[in-house]
Amino acid sequence: MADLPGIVIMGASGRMGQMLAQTVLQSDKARLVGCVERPGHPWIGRDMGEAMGSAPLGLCLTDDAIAAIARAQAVIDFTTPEATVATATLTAQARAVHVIGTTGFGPDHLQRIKAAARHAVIVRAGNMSLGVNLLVQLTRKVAAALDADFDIEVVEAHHRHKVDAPSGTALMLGQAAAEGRGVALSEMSERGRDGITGERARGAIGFSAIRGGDIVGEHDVIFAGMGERIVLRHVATDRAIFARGALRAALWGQDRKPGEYDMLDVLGL
Ligand SMILES: NC(=O)C1=CN([C@@H]2O[C@H](COP(=O)(O)OP(=O)(O)OC[C@H]3O[C@@H](n4cnc5c(N)ncnc54)[C@H](O)[C@@H]3O)[C@@H](O)[C@H]2O)C=CC1
Ligand SMILES: O=C(O)C1=N[C@H](C(=O)O)C[C@H](O)C1
Repeated sequence: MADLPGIVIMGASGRMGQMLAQTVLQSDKARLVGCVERPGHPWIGRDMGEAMGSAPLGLCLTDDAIAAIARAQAVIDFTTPEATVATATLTAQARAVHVIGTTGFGPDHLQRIKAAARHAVIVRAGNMSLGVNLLVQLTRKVAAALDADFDIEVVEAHHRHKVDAPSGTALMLGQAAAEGRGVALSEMSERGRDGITGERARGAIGFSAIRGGDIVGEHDVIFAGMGERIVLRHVATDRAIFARGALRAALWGQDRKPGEYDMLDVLGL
């Protein structure tokens, strides 16, 4: 048991944090060695099991990320961009695998993650599920087969608490579409239409976001042509799919060379 990779969860009280804790606890391939929350969080000092409403685990939530990460072979991090970038420095120092599920990064955050990946294994993906990563590959393939007579639109829907848009998944899908078409997403992306927008630009890749209720995560990639339309769709109904993917990435990352990887690497897609 003590030989199994030790996992620390950042943002342990969150929607994903709790799902991750349960997934690691149920696994016979890893052990939960730390649960970290932000300073001032009301769960700090409480037993993680009790805080989640179940039996005590003998593991208390802490805000001491450095001490927790020192015990870890892998850190699974679904938090915020600022928290994740700070954690990347710590995981690089500790040489622990850093699995990043957080979304909403800006260019500066991404640069800092890239720098940390010179010293540590980082697996980062806006979506850790098998289904979405398959959808990424399908999107790339369909986009490569069609020309700009087919308008590409990425539509995503999430719960009311989500703070970033477009979702990380939508951006992965848009990036795959752009790659399939051989264009730069930064030059073709069209977001936030409102008012008299003018006609759609030929070749644009459009994004729109729906927010409401408890929607776990839904993504459509629409290829709309004249007289026909292809729709590639993924619907997540359970956050366990993301947690399973993240744990798989943490195990896959053990003994890899430092670098920044994604779920396509982990899944061999
Ligand atoms: N890549 C994927 O497959 C998925 C990614 N996500 C992303 O994961 C992130 C988190 O999502 P949720 O769990 O729904 O959010 P959430 O808000 O429920 O959880 C985030 C947690 O991080 C904690 N946190 C913030 N700063 C921290 C710090 N400095 N140290 C430790 N903990 C800190 C917060 O207190 C909170 O408990 C979002 O960016 C979301 O888009 C969510 C689901 C799947
Ligand atoms: O915030 C969420 O909930 C999710 N975020 C990820 C994203 O931004 O795509 C993945 C999933 O869709 C759920």
